[in-house]
Amino acid sequence: MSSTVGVLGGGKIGEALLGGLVSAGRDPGSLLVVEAVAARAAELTERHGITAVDVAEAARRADVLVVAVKPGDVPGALDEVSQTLGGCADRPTVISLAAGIPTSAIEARLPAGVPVVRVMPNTPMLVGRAMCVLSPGAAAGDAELAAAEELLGAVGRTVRVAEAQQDLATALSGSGPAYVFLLAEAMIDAGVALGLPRPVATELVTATVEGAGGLLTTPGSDGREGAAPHPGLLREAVTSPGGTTAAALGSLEADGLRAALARAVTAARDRSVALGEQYG
Ligand SMILES: NC(=O)C1=CN([C@@H]2O[C@H](COP(=O)(O)OP(=O)(O)OC[C@H]3O[C@@H](n4cnc5c(N)ncnc54)[C@H](O)[C@@H]3O)[C@@H](O)[C@H]2O)C=CC1
Ligand SMILES: O=C(O)[C@@H]1CCC=N1
Repeated sequence: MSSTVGVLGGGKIGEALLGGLVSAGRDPGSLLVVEAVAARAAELTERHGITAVDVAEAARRADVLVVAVKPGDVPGALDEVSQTLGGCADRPTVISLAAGIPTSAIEARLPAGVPVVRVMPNTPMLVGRAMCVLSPGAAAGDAELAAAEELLGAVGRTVRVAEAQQDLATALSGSGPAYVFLLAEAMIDAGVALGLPRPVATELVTATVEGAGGLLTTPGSDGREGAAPHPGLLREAVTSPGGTTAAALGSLEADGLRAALARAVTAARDRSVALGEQYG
C-alpha cells in the first residue's frame, strides 16, 4: 500500500503536486489536502478526486506532510501541525516547499525529532516535468530523503543540494519557469505586432520552446556524445553566418539580455534569503 500524503495548502504548487501525482498514477485516495479556502478545496476534489480534511486529520493520517502555503503563512500552519503532532505516536516526515524558509526554522516549530526535508519544486510538476531540489534537515536521514525522492521522482527530476544552495536553486529552477513564460509571451507579442495572427504566433512559439527544451535535454543533440548538451553549441547550430539569428542575437546582446538575466536571478536569490529572514 502506498503511503498517505497530506498537502497543507492547495494553491498553485499544492495543486501541481497533487495533480501531478494523480496523473502519474497515484491513487487519489492516498492523497489529502488541507486548504483554507473552502471553494478552492472543492475545486481540487472535483478536478483530481482529492479528499479535503482539516489539519489535525492530515497530521494524524499522513506519512508525509507537505507544507505548500506562502512563506508568511508557514509559522501559523506549522503551529497548527505541531499542536496535533504532540499527541501522535507516529509522526510524518515534513516536506516544506516554501521559498526561503530554512529547515532549522521549521524544526524549531515542530516537536523534537520530526524529520524535515526542504524542497524547491517548480510548476511543471503538474505535467510530470518538475525539477525538485532537496536538502535534508537535521533529523532527516537517508530513509526520509530517499522517500521524498521517490515521491517527487514520480512528478519529475530530483537533485540533492546543500541547504546553503537552496536560495539560488529557488532563483533558477523554482522561479525559472516564469522567465521562460515571459520570454514566450514577449516572442508571441512581437510576432503579433509584426502581423501574425495570435493563434499562429502562439503555436509557433510554444512548439519552438518545446523543441528547444527537447534539444537541451537530449544527450548528443549538440553533436558530442557522452556529455550534456551545451546551450552555446545548440545556439551556434541555429546561427548561420550573416543570417537572421545572428542579427537577432546581436540585437539581444546590445540590449543587455545576459546582464538582465544575471540581475534577475540575483534579485530572486536575494528575495529568497529575505523571506527566510522575515518568516524563518
Ligand atoms: N508557485 C510556484 O511556482 C512555487 C511556489 N513555491 C512555494 O510554495 C508555497 C505556496 O505557493 P503557491 O502555491 O504559489 O501559493 P498559493 O497562494 O497559490 O497557495 C497557497 C494556498 O495555501 C492556502 N493556505 C494558506 N494558509 C493555509 C493554512 N494555514 N492551511 C491550509 N491552507 C492554507 C491558501 O488558501 C492558498 O490556496 C510558497 O511557500 C512558495 O514559496 C515553491 C516553488 C514554486
Ligand atoms: O515566486 C515565489 O516566491 C515562488 C517560489 C519559487 C516560485 N514561486
